[in-house]
Amino acid sequence: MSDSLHTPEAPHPAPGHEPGVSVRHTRDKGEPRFPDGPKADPAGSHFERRIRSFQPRRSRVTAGQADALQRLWPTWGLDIDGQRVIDLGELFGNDHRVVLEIGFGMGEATAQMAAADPATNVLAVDVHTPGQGNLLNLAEHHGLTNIRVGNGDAIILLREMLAPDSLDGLRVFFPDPWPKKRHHKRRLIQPEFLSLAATRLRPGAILHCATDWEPYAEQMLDVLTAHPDFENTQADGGFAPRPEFRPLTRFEGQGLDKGHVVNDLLFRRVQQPVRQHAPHRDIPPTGA
Ligand SMILES: C[S@@+](CC[C@H](N)C(=O)[O-])C[C@H]1O[C@@H](n2cnc3c(N)ncnc32)[C@H](O)[C@@H]1O
Repeated sequence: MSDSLHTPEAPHPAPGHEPGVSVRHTRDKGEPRFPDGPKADPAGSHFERRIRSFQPRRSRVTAGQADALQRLWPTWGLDIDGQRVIDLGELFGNDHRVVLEIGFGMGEATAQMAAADPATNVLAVDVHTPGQGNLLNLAEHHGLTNIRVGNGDAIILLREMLAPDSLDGLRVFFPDPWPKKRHHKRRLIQPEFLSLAATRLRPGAILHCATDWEPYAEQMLDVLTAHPDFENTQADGGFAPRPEFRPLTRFEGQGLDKGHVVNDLLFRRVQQPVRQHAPHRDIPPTGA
């Protein structure tokens, strides 16, 4: 899809919910922020002792985003509660190939890729509430029925809710770089994550990462190259040229403005015929 893919505001905002205005509403204790929308911490993972790749933040939600979260979540949203294995055919209403995107941010690139490839279903996951509302609005406005929006930690989705070999691809575009050394353990692309992701990817599926943080790009290349479940699609064993089908993301644009160099990595899930996986023990709890 072209640059015309922009974020619309809700067509009929509720009274007091003017476009672009942040929602400030006092709630009673225990009252959900969006009664029909995404739940706060759906898996209760707050209580799980594990290092997270994201920083929980309470972000302002515009009126248009709030409207989308309330109206569209029951149809297109998925709370990652870790309680069941999802039937992806049922979730999307067809048996098309499914690609998981972890950390879609505001979702503009997600929507563009979904629009350009309607035969691929995109399960897009993030913890960022405004972004969830934004992507729902984009999906509705552009009639993108091949998108579902996941709310919660992608690790729990992979570990508890996706069946082995159920994904045809995985996209991780501009994951939080966690530049400080003491925070490197929070980076998503680590050997344990790759072992878990590999179990959910069909052999031949592509893991596509991109980052504008060069030390992280080097780390990604090292751990992916060393991992037995993945092989580099690049004959020279290096970074891939940016594929034309990957649109510029919001975070990428900010990096480019600062003069950062962007690297793409395209690795293929290889066949591992003899290995058995223990899905619930792939990522052990670590003292956070
Ligand atoms: C730096 S932003 C990049 C967003 C977008 N891909 C872009 O390029 O503009 C990284 C995003 O990943 C999300 N994220 C990080 N770890 C996650 C996890 N384990 N599960 C779901 N989302 C995660 C963050 O909330 C954040 O929105």
